[in-house]
Amino acid sequence: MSSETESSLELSSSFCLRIFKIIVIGDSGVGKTCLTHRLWSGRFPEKSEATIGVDFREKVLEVEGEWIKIQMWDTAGQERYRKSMVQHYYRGAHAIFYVYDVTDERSFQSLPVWIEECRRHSRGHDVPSVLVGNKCDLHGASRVSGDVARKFAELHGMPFFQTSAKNPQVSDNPEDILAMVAQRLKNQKPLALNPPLGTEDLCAPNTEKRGACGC
Ligand SMILES: Nc1nc2c(ncn2[C@@H]2O[C@H](COP(=O)(O)OP(=O)(O)OP(=O)(O)O)[C@@H](O)[C@H]2O)c(=O)[nH]1
Repeated sequence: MSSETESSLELSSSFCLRIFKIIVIGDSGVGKTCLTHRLWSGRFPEKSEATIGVDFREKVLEVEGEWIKIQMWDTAGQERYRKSMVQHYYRGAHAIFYVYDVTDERSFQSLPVWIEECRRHSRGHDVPSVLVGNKCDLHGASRVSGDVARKFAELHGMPFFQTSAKNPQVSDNPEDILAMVAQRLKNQKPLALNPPLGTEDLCAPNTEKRGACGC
């Protein structure tokens, strides 16, 4: 067990933490797994395979003097690996990272489909979202225009970031994006905005974690 996970569990058991579920959504291959890996381990994974179903990670962050727990759900982009899981992804989600690949126009064109899927599953709740263009380190490759993406984000009421899981120095740092989202979630008290059912379901992936949610 990593020291980060250990200290996270210690904090969970000794404090009554608010828990926030963030889901990472987007086409297969845009870099969702690499981004979450970067956020959780500070590294870019050498090998990344298609996600099957969902990968679930959590960590405890201090935001303006309050410890909160962030659960990040790295979802499968491929239809065949996600279809039985879709409603679990969205249930109780407090925030969504919509990710596209800045070198892959199709992944940007798919965004309305992902947004529509979220609307269908979030039962009328307005889930705070951010738009993240990944793979900004790939210079020279044909790119989705940042201006077009920014306008799209504005239209949908989302902050917009361009980043690179591989080389965060060239762009917005993924950790800063997560810090901004965590701060926004903390200040909006989203647990009160979502139905109690969602809060219960945050515990579903791992019964060991149920104690941390029970307060
Ligand atoms: N150059 C570059 N490559 C990246 C970056 N992020 C991811 N990749 C590469 O893109 C490929 C797909 O990355 P994943 O993180 O597995 O993509 P995913 O969106 O999780 O894919 P699914 O699990 O199928 O939904 C891998 O070969 C990664 O090495 C990045 O920031 N820059």
